[in-house]
Amino acid sequence: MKRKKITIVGAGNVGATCAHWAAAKELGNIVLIDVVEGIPQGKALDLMEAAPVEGFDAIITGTNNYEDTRDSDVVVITAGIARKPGMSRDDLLATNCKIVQSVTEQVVKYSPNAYIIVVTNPLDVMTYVALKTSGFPPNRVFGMSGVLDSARFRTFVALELGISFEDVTTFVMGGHGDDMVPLVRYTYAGGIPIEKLIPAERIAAMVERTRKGGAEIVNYLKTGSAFYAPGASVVQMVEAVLKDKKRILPVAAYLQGEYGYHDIYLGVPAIIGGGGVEKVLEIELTPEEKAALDKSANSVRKLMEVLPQL
Ligand SMILES: NC(=O)C1=CN([C@@H]2O[C@H](COP(=O)(O)OP(=O)(O)OC[C@H]3O[C@@H](n4cnc5c(N)ncnc54)[C@H](O)[C@@H]3O)[C@@H](O)[C@H]2O)C=CC1
Ligand SMILES: O=C([O-])CC(=O)C(=O)O
Repeated sequence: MKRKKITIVGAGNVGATCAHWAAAKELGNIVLIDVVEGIPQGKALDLMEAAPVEGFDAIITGTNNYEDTRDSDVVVITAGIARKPGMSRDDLLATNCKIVQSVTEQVVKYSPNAYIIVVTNPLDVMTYVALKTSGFPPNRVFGMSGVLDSARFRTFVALELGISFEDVTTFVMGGHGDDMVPLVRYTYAGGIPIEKLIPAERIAAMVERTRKGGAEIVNYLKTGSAFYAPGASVVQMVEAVLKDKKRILPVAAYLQGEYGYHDIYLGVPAIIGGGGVEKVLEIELTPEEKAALDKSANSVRKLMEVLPQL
């Protein structure tokens, strides 16, 4: 069977970490592409030279030329600037909008059948920009946010209970911003609702920490933002597509009436498989949960309104 081809645009922290996880999982051959000369080439070669030690087989190519990305099955877009302390993801809008536009044009030219997974922030709006620029159907353009936000919430719950990280399941809905919506009611530890195990005020503190999870890392690092958990989260989505796993994952999906929203990207649970976003799952929400989701959607919508001026 021919190996799959994964292109990662942006060979910075998130891009290189995605390449690392994807190579370790033998998801396919990898092309790392960046505007900076030498960085993708150096990181790709260095990572490939780990193959004999780690025992994975993947050809990893670094390049500045989109010709090398031709006929990719999946393209991950991480190109753009990251925030520093004191900034919000929304402050990245003007710069990253232009980058995502130009990158998407090149991606489409060389890989007209690819699935595009957007990572660049502000995530929901950048995914919208990639959709509109690509002209691809919405099932082939989606964004990574919910897997990461849910992983953070899962981490905090597992630490609180002193149990395996694997045994906590949850999902976070809404935009990838401070008003994202961690769904406590759908959060379980070994199948037990966490509300039966953890006092309400401790849960509220973990919800708040999840919402600010990105900023917590930014404030430690000072020079940029998180990349290990983001890289792993992206690769889980890439794997779901390439192996047609039909995973239920929270992703930024294009909504056309689901949950009452139209023409917007928002984090929702969806079935991710060989057809990309195969189905958005509409679950029942309480009035409080829906109000929180509306608030988050309004934040995304406000940012989208700026797009025509950019
Ligand atoms: N959706 C999410 O949950 C997450 C999103 N992010 C976002 O991902 C983006 C990347 O973050 P990092 O990798 O940490 O930043 P970074 O600065 O380490 O890497 C970004 C790379 O993009 C490259 N680049 C810039 N313009 C380009 C272009 N036109 N074509 C190709 N490459 C280009 C840069 O040269 C740099 O190597 C940021 O916007 C960040 O906010 C980061 C973590 C999680
Ligand atoms: O916080 C940031 O700027 C990067 C990001 O999206 C995250 O780590 O959740």
